[in-house]
Amino acid sequence: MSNPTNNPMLLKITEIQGRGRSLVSTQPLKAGQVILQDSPILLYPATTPSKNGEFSNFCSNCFKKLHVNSTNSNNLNSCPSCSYHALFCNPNCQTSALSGSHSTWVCQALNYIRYSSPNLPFLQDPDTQIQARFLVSAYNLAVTSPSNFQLLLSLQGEAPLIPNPQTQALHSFIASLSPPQSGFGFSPELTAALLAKDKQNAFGLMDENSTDERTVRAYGIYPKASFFNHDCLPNACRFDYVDGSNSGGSSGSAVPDNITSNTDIIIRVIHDVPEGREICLSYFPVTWTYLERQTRLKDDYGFECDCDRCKVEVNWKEEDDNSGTGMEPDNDEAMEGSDEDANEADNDFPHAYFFVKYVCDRDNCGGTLAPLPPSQDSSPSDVLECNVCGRLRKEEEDDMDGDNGNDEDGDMLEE
Ligand SMILES: C[S@@+](CC[C@H](N)C(=O)[O-])C[C@H]1O[C@@H](n2cnc3c(N)ncnc32)[C@H](O)[C@@H]1O
Repeated sequence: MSNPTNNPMLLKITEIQGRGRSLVSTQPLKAGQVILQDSPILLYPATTPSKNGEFSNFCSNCFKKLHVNSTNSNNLNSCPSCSYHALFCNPNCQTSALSGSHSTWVCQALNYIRYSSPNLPFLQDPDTQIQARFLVSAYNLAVTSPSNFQLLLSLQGEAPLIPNPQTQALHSFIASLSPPQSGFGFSPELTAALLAKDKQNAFGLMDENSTDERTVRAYGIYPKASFFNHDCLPNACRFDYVDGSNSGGSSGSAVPDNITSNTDIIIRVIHDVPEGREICLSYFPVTWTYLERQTRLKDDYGFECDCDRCKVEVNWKEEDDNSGTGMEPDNDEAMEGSDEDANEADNDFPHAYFFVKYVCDRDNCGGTLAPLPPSQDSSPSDVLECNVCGRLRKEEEDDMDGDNGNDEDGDMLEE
């Protein structure tokens, strides 16, 4: 198998028993180092314009935020035949989408999903609508880029032998939209396989709305990044810069120079990693409780996590596991107390340091922080970037030496 990363010196694919294909460091990695940059083979919208006549808030090709109002909507580039109200941020996106991701069939199919969902009971669930939009994009990809469709099918994700009723209903719905003929055929089994690939491999590109709530604007399939396994205390995290800044964030300062497209993602290591270590991401916010994590991993990814953090938290009492921060109040207090208390806290909560240093403390964020890339001479950066809200935090020297820190240790560089 060819190396999936664009820096073959840093990572290699290794088969690890019980985990499948895994990415392992081939040399020591420095905190903040970019280990992968990846482009999507498929992007599809997470939301749909909600009211009749309302335009999409995002470019329907690159998902950059559009500031649409009744006075400027006529000046934006639109799809000539679109009642889905797709808009594009520039003529290049328009041209590229009309011959690819927003083909005439996609345009009609998205429009149908949008307007028929109130009348079709099974399509009223927003998650089912997302699956329907994914299937439209995937069956379109089979025609516009057979090699990328093949790549999608090669990703991890097994469908049940017999498609379940929900999949059958989605398949019949897509069949009613007359999908374009491709060399891959069209069957309930293929639909089930596609849904399994999407569930296990899609990355969400986030958006921040006016109430500071973070929602997903689009989902993407990134074939190289799909080889990262999960760990509840990851040693790497993913950044995207869809609007020219970290998603949802106001800063443009941390956008890497070599990013080629606004829909690329990059993966950076959170702290130094020795050679031969598996590199893992967290598939969801690290602030989720043990129960939330195990449930998601079992339901969507089909495995039980026995990472170091889960081995500790499995012994926690239920009431200790419901703070939503991963940090239980008892241990928080213990950390400020005597050495004895601190030792006890270490045993019960050895990952406290990770939470203090690498989890964003902005309200409702829960993003993961990674240092900016090291400088040319490999000196580490003392500025950490949140991969959800985009805030940059300067780390004080003395927080680096394991004192468990507190909020006063870091200066926020921006509001
Ligand atoms: C995005 S893929 C990761 C790459 C995958 N291992 C492969 O072979 O292509 C997600 C799948 O990897 C496996 N996986 C990821 N993290 C795991 C872990 N911590 N333990 C066991 N299996 C894991 C699960 O099968 C999961 O559905």
